[in-house]
Amino acid sequence: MTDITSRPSIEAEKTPEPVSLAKPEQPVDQAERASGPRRRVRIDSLRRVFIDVRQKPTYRFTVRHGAYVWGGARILTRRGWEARTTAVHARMMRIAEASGNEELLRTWEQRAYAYRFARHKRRMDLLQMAMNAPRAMASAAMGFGGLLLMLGIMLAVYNHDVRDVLAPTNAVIEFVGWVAFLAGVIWEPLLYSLPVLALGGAWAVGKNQKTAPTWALPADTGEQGVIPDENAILRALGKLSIPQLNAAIKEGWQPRWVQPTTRLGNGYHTQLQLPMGVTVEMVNAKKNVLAHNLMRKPVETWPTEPPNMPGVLDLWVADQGSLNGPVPDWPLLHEGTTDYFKGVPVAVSQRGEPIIGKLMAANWIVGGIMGSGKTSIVVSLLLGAILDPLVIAEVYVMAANVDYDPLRPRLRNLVKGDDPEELRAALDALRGLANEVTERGKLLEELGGESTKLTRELALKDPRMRPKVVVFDECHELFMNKEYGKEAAELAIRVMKKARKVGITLIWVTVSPTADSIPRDVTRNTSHRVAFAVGDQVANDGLLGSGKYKAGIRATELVPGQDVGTAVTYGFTSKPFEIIRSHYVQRDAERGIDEVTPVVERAMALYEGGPADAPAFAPVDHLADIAAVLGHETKMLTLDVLRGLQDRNAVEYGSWSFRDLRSVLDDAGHGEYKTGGKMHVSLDRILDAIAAREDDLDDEGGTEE
Ligand SMILES: Nc1ncnc2c1ncn2[C@@H]1O[C@H](COP(=O)(O)OP(=O)(O)OP(=O)(O)O)[C@@H](O)[C@H]1O
Repeated sequence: MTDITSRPSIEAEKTPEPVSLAKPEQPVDQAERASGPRRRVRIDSLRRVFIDVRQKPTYRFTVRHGAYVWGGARILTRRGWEARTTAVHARMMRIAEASGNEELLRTWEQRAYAYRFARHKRRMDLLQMAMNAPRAMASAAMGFGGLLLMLGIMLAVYNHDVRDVLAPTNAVIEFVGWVAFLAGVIWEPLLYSLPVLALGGAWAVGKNQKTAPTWALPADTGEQGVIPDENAILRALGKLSIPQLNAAIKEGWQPRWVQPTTRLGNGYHTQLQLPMGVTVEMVNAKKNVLAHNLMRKPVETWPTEPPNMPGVLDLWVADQGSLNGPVPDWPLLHEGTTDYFKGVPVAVSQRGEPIIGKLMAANWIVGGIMGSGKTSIVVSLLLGAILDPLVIAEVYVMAANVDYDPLRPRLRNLVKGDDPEELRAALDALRGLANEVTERGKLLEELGGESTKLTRELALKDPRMRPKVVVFDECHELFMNKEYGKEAAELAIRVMKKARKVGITLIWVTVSPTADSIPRDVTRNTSHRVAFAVGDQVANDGLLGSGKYKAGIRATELVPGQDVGTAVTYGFTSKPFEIIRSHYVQRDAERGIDEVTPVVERAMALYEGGPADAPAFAPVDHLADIAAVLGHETKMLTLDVLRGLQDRNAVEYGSWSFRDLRSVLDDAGHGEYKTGGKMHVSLDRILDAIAAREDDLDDEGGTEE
């Protein structure tokens, strides 16, 4: 058909066609058909030109920098406008109104009112100043002129030359002339460079805020993270595959933003009300997907439910990689002392704020898999504690471990090992503590007056009230021991309940924080809970408290070997949880690094040069003390010996009971010694035991040689 019309045949020319009155259709069709594809071709090629041209570096460079200047100027204008008006207040009020948050709305209304009031006052002050200015300037000029004249007169009198009367005035006029000359020189270049400076400023702001189109931005900005603002959060929530949430979104659910997204530390914080049928727990069950949707690692995404806001999703999203940067040095590494009653620095929060580990009225539990950083944080805590010369520190490690060895000079007790004697020593320590808390409680009543808990003044007043920090590392060994476990658990709970007010801090460290290995009541009564990387939900809740895993407070997110020194904690701040990154006081024998020993040396110097009534730091010799109490008495009632010991060294024996004395006597081979049916201590037997011990020591020395 097309051929016939386009190339009319010779016959057709010869035989005229019958004339038709109908509208010829064919050419119109053809035109339409021809224009369709052609237009499409034109749009395609146009689009291609646009897309292709974007690939050209010069074009992208020009657009990028142009957009920086334009965007920067826009931002600066907006900032200027917002700074001088109530635009921000109005915007925040609109957000608060849209989200139905009346409290926030009222707050912003009040702020807007206060702002307007202050602005009005400022303007009125300015107006007043402008009105008063001529008079003030005139009187200032007159005063200044008079002063110059007076100076001139004094000069003239002094120099006996009347021409000096005007000398100061002339000098000032000359100075003003110079200033005017300088201003004249500078003014012109300044005037010309002003637009360039303004453009540069706008460009810098635009570049900082990345105001260029995405395709024009340099490919390697490393800026792959999204800001988890309201839109991003909604998008991320919508892709969690939670049917109830999806249904709500489909029905047009608009969340109530309890707290719009704001910058908080190294991350962003948002709170929103979830729709009906969707719990925070359900969101938490999909935490990994949520983290992925927000382009974060699970450990950087923290959806929780605030304790007093049921149904509200509190979302804190850390900046990408904010867990990877180095932690600053321990603040007390090179200098400084501490106060037990104020706490010591142990870590920084994920937001970069310092975390102070409380010691007074606090008990700690520290757990995590092997090599996650448990001992290191406890060592920092202990180092901090001993930088207070008042503190008595003891460590019981129920494993072969050299981590605490450098602290030995300043520790009153360092027991290491998991043999029955070491476990017994730890149990004895708990028994001693159980008596000590009672004794201290009584003393507090006597000495404390109004004070319901130990204070520094009281601790200074009475050596029996010195604050004490006791570490039980690998404590599951003790609690799981068939012979001692039950008693240890009972004692631990008893001590912890009373220790708060009397200045005793217990620190439990374990690799296995389960209900079998740590009694529930020990965890329950612990104020500071530190969970480094743990293997599962049981260990997580064993450390942080039951239900924490479901609530999204999970140390299981920490990657072993990668997040060493990072822990999820409870009790450090008023927040439901806190991620901390502990300071690390390094000690690595292989690499010849030892930062611990110098701190211990400082602590020793402090301790020895400390208050006059500080107990002398020497290992206590129980037998020698008993002998000293007996003096020249050949025998003495055990009860009197105990009292004598307590008078002699209150710190050491203040908490001793009859059982402790009995155990020392048994170990020394003193045996039962009764007169008149009452238990006595015999001087001869004690002296024999001391002599035998010294013989043993001599023998040991001989063998070594
Ligand atoms: N805060 C930290 N920063 C950097 N590295 C750390 C930190 N804490 C610990 N480490 C590294 O991890 C190693 C193991 O730490 P640590 O001994 O404290 O772990 P742990 O949990 O007590 O292990 P284990 O249960 O085996 O005793 C340390 O030797 C150190 O190299």
